[in-house]
Amino acid sequence: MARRITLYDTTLRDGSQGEGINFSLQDKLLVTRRLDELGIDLIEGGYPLSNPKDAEYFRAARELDLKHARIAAFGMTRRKGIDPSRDVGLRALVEALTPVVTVVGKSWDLHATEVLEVSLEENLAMIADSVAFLKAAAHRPELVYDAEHFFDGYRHNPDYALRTIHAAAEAGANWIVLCDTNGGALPEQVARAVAAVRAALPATVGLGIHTHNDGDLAVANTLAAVLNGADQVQGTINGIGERCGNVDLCSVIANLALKYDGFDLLQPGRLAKLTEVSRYVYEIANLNLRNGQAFVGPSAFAHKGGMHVHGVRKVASSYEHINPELVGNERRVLVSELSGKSNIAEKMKEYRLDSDPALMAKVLDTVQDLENQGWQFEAAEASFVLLVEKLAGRFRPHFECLSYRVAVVGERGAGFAPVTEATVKVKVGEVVEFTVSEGDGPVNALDSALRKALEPHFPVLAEMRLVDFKVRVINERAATAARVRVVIESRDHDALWGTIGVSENMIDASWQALVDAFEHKLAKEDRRSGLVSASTSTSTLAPLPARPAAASPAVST
Ligand SMILES: CC(=O)SCCNC(=O)CCNC(=O)[C@H](O)C(C)(C)COP(=O)(O)OP(=O)(O)OC[C@H]1O[C@@H](n2cnc3c(N)ncnc32)[C@H](O)[C@@H]1OP(=O)(O)O
Ligand SMILES: CC(=O)C(=O)O
Repeated sequence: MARRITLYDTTLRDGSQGEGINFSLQDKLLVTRRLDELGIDLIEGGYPLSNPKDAEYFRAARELDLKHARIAAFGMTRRKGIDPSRDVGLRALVEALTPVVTVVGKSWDLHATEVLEVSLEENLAMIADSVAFLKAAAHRPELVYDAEHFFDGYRHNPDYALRTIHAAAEAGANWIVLCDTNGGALPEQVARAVAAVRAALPATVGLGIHTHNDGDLAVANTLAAVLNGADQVQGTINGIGERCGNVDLCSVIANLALKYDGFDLLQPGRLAKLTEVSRYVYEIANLNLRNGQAFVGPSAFAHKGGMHVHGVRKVASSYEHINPELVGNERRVLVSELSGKSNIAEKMKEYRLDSDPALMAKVLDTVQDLENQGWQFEAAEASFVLLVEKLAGRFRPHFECLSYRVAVVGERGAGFAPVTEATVKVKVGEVVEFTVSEGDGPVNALDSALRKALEPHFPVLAEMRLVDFKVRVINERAATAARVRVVIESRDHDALWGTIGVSENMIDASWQALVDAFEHKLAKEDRRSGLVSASTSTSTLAPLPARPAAASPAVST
């Protein structure tokens, strides 16, 4: 029979101890809902003694109507020398009224004597008194005892480390969770210690593992613990947490579910929500995605090397350890100078472009040549698609760029605040539009002037906006003649796309990327409205009604 593993998420408590992370009350409640939907069993929502927001969280979480998860409140054992009933931390834990209470105590003798400055006996009493006090609370919470620094303690003084957890178990703890608080343990140390503790504890007491990633071994240590008897896994989504973070629950869940037989974790269908939950937590925590994050990262199944794409197109498992869809992720093929025909073929298939071998060879040559000059299509797939259309001789621009000009305008003196002014002249059909706009900077001003010129002809452009803008000097050593690469990210209600421009002049590079961004949106709209066919082969892409000739970029067809 499958062994049940209890998933304990501490994103909202230990995760919030990560540098730069600060969840609002609303954030915490939103994340709680998502964790519940994923199927997490226990959610450690915060530390009620620590701050009013965390205390309020436990009141608000009671209204959430969670379907599966139970909420845990976190705190530490009583302070030295006082009765538990007078300890404000323990009282706050009781007042949180959560079905689960987690209390952390010292298992390393050094921490008792040197950090808390108590005798070893007083530390044992602090653990036992606190657990017994919390277990006796009127709402009878389930009690998790987190044995802080257990593995360091077990290495230095195993007898004492074991006495601390026996004190907690005998006082009524339902779970003993062994913590690698400093994150420096090795898998074989964890395996040995967990096996010894499992053998020493009564079977009625559950055993858990809580690891940190300071030695980059948190996942390996967690798996070692599970294989040696731990039935509860504590961690955070995306591994956020103090210093190098906690164990990444996404990796632990995916490994336990997909690499081993015999663990019962999430309900059927929930594993495919993993990537979505990971991205959601990044969004709420206001953190950038970690591209190379295992299982759920955007690059986890991104293939760049030509030989790899060649293999994956034939047999996905030739370069993928799992099917990305199992964890809700997706395969991506990148186009770059390292591409072979297979990358180009795959990309063209993805965008339903012509798969004619002669065209593919031409696309590959051009991409390699342009990348050599500083272009980079990985983050600019919309420009790649336009490039293919140009090389196929099918590109019909929606507008012709006649000229543009950018000036910084301002008066010196007190309160000097320069404004950037852009003038744009474009031709749409037979109509010449000449517009001027101000902006915070050149890209903003050009975007605004171009919009002013084009929106009367293409109202759909009002749906799109620029969301990111990156400039990179390509060959810094060329000093003023250095080329710059500008990548612009744009979005509308259902898509995000990247475009690129390269020039010795930053404004010109920005202009190229901007024009591609607008062209991409217009082409997308043409496909949506059936102006051009969206069928598989672009040989079936009907040419657009006659429009002026292409103005940029200069790609020979
Ligand atoms: C491994 C972990 O992640 S444990 C959780 C760590 N997380 C946090 O610290 C975040 C939340 N913490 C806080 O908000 C604050 O530190 C509080 C409210 C808990 C305590 O704040 P303060 O009373 O100002 O104390 P401060 O943070 O300076 O020091 C910790 C105190 O707790 C005591 N303490 C630490 N661990 C324990 C423990 N396991 N049992 C009993 N007392 C403990 C220390 O001896 C010290 O007490 P002292 O001031 O009497 O010497
Ligand atoms: C309890 C905890 O967060 C730790 O020991 O790391």
